[in-house]
Amino acid sequence: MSTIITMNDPLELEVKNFNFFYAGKNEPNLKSVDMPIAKKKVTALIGPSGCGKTTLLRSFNRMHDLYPGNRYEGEIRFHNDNQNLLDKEIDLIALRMKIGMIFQKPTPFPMSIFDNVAYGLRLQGLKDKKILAEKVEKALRGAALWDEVKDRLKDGASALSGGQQQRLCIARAVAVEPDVLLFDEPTSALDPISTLAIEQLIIELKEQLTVIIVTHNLQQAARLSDYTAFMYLGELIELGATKDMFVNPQERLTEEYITGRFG
Ligand SMILES: Nc1ncnc2c1ncn2[C@@H]1O[C@H](COP(=O)(O)OP(=O)(O)OP(=O)(O)O)[C@@H](O)[C@H]1O
Repeated sequence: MSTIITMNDPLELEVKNFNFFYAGKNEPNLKSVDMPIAKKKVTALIGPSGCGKTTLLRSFNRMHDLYPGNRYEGEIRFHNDNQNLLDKEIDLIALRMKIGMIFQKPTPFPMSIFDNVAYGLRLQGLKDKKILAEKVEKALRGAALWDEVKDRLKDGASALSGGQQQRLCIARAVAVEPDVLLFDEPTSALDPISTLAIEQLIIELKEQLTVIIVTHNLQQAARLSDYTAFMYLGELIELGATKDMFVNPQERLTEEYITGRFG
């Protein structure tokens, strides 16, 4: 049994009766997950290590397809075009541009700052140099990095600090104007100042897109998110408005987790 809030917000995504099996497993790693994701809001996924947060996050842009034998059951409705994004026919490259991902450790490509951000735009077929430069600038501004890099766009991305590299990865994802960004513990490798910069950025990003974030840091979930989903042993236990859930959780397991009785 799980407790799921009835949402008044329009939905971006809707997970329905979803199971996920890693290759070779007969038992699902995610079990009967039903989960609405509100549009242009931040949803945090929390829960103890191994409960399936990253597995769920990676289902939204079909990252599991990179490894043979992984299997999905059920539906994930993408309301933007009302498709089940688990359909076999889905174009995965196009999907990953609409639903981008930021990893725990920054993953800049071994190329210049400019080329990192231009990468997806070029993949989309954009050739006009002027428009490309404008879009790269807009994305770098959107990721609060422009002022720091505008005089060295041709330098290699690896020369940036960890926090700057993470913002570069956000700029790269934002450049192709996604509907959703998935963040997998995006600040766990960063110092407190870089962490604050990324958190501020996530709050600004929800003006234009939907964010789903996995975090171990409950204060971060409370600071950033509109909705919080608590998972345990591959199941969604509770999904509620963050401000209510941290004060008044409905499920005993949620309460035990957020009060630190297990973790
Ligand atoms: N590639 C894989 N193959 C098989 N099982 C996996 C694989 N990756 C994860 N698992 C299993 O799936 C379950 C969920 O793992 P997942 O990484 O999604 O949890 P998590 O909540 O993100 O954990 P953490 O907070 O430690 O990152 C765990 O039991 C894990 O052992």
